Amino acid sequence: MGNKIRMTTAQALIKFLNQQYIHIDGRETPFVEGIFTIFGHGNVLGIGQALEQDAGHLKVFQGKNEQGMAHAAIAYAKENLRQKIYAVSTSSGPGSANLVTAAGTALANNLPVLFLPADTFATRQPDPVLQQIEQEYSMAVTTNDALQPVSRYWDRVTRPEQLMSTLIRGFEVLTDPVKSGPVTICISQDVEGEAFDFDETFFEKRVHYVDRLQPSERELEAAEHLIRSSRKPLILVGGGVKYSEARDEVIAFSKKYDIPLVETQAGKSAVESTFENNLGGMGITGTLAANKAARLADLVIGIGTRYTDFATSSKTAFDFDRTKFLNINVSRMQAYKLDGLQVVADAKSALSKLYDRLDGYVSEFGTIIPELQKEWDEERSRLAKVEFKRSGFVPEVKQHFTQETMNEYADALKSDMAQTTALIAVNDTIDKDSIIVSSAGSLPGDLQRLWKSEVSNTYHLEYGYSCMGYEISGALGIKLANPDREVYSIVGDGSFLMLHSELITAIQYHQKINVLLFDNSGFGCINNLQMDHGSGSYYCEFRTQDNQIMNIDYAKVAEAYGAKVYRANTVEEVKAALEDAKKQKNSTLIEMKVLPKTMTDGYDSWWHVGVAEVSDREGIQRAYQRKVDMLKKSKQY
Ligand SMILES: Cc1ncc(C[n+]2csc(CCOP(=O)(O)OP(=O)(O)O)c2C)c(N)n1
Ligand SMILES: O=C1C[C@@H](O)[C@H](O)[C@@H](O)C1=O
Ligand SMILES: [Mg+2]
Repeated sequence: MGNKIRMTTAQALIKFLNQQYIHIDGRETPFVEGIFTIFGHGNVLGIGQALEQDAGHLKVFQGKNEQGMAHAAIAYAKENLRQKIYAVSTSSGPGSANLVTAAGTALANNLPVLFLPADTFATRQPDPVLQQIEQEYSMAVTTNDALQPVSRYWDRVTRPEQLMSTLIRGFEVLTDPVKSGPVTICISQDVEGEAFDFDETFFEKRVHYVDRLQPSERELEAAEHLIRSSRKPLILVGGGVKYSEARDEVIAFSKKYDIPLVETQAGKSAVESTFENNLGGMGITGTLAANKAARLADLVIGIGTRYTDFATSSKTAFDFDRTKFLNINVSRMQAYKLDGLQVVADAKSALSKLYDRLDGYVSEFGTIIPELQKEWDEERSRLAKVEFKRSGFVPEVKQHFTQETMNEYADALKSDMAQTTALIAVNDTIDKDSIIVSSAGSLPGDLQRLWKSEVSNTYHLEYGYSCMGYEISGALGIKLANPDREVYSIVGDGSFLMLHSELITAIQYHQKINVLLFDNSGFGCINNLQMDHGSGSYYCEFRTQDNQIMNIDYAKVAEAYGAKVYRANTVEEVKAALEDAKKQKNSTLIEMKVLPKTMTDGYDSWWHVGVAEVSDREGIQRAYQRKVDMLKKSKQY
């Protein structure tokens, strides 16, 4: 059976990674760009040795935290529209456990990433090896089993020859738009170094063809009929529009039939905010324009969306008695949602085929579209110039903090700046083709409502898992994917504290990122959530034991790492800092102290969260009653 090459499992793995290509729309490109590593005893002598010997074209980066480097890899794949990935190699035990959160992020967002956590010894000779958990009920269980529920494909390699079939399975999953997600291949640390005579054919160039899934005639006919019988259809742009590269088709379709569009967090910026029919973000953190349009709609054309609670305001955003759904999605599972008509197909292909079929049709939205836009533009302009006052100040999030508490924050943080005003100043100042990234806290809401993306694909939100700590690690992955653009990480103080280690990796490898830190000294959005539902302010503000508001010098922290830093507490200072930061070659951090409760709020949406059914507090009782009332108006499934 042909020629054999004798090499270790890890050497074979690295050689194989170098030979994977993806073929989409006639373009053929290498699929694996590189590998992030943190070496420990589980991988340094196996994968580490193989990389040192011959990494091939793979770029190698040393991460600082496994979750952080994995998030960088995930963001890289998202930027590359799932057509290029990084692998992530960790040691066993705690190194691999640190991947669990990131695997959840990749899974919830359908993003491909190859995880290579080391595993305990296949021979079991040294057991318990350092960091082995040693479960009483089974020797076969290791930390890596915790990755099973958060992986799209998971396997354990305990013999060198298993590598061949597992890698072929893994790459089939990684390159499939329907199954796309984290692939976890755990290799026993002794097996990484074991040699085997691999068939030469295993290392031949392998091309993974991704053909666009075409809609059937039946689906097209049904979709045409549904749209023709609708008076006010609305397009909901999901992340699938980006991955399908369907921007032009969405714009053409919307224009021709005068159908307004609204966006999910994942879909935002697939079509520029300046497009004439774009009403912006939809749902819990949506614009008033989008949420009003959703109530008027009698048909929602959901393209590449998972219909998460944030997009549908926990299934209360629409009049479900009247509104129908047409779901265009490569995933059958997603297409089934909200009892929609299923068009299981690639968005670009489906829209271009529908384009000609509706000749003569036009929606009845007409002048409602510019009217809604005008109303929202005025609201945005108001939010751009919020001025704090020492008395009689009414913040966006109302009736939580007294004026006295607001003044206490202004004194402690030495700032009068409102979050919305600072954020819009950033939007107005940075280059239009820069890429912004965010994921958790109150900023995603402000961004979905207020951020104007004037260049396509410049808004990168991880809101499938909304994982604190993705903001800075993600920025590194985005920079690797876009070396010629400025990248801005838009991050709260809570997320910064949770995970910012890859800022150091960015500095180390001269991958310039700009961290825009909005410090309101607390877990602001969760504080809003608890107080909105009748609770007090409980363990969400950053106060010392003697109740003093903490004012942490984050700029000093970043300066110590080697970043160029700025402290900006007025709009003028923010703009000046951003202008100077553009000139820097090194990573930067702009620390902005912003007042709590000055983020956006409301706009005709509702979020279904668990509220205590029994409590002595009137506010909690009211919140519970509101939940009961809202659930009566919601769709049950
Ligand atoms: C890893 C992780 N843990 C917990 C949460 C829950 N959570 C969401 S936002 C948030 C607080 C965010 O604080 P900060 O970054 O300061 O943003 P702010 O809301 O103050 O703007 C928390 C704890 C989360 N999303 N991710
Ligand atoms: O619980 C949460 C509330 C959201 O407002 C926030 O953006 C998100 O990060 C979260 O986890
Ligand atoms: Mg905060």
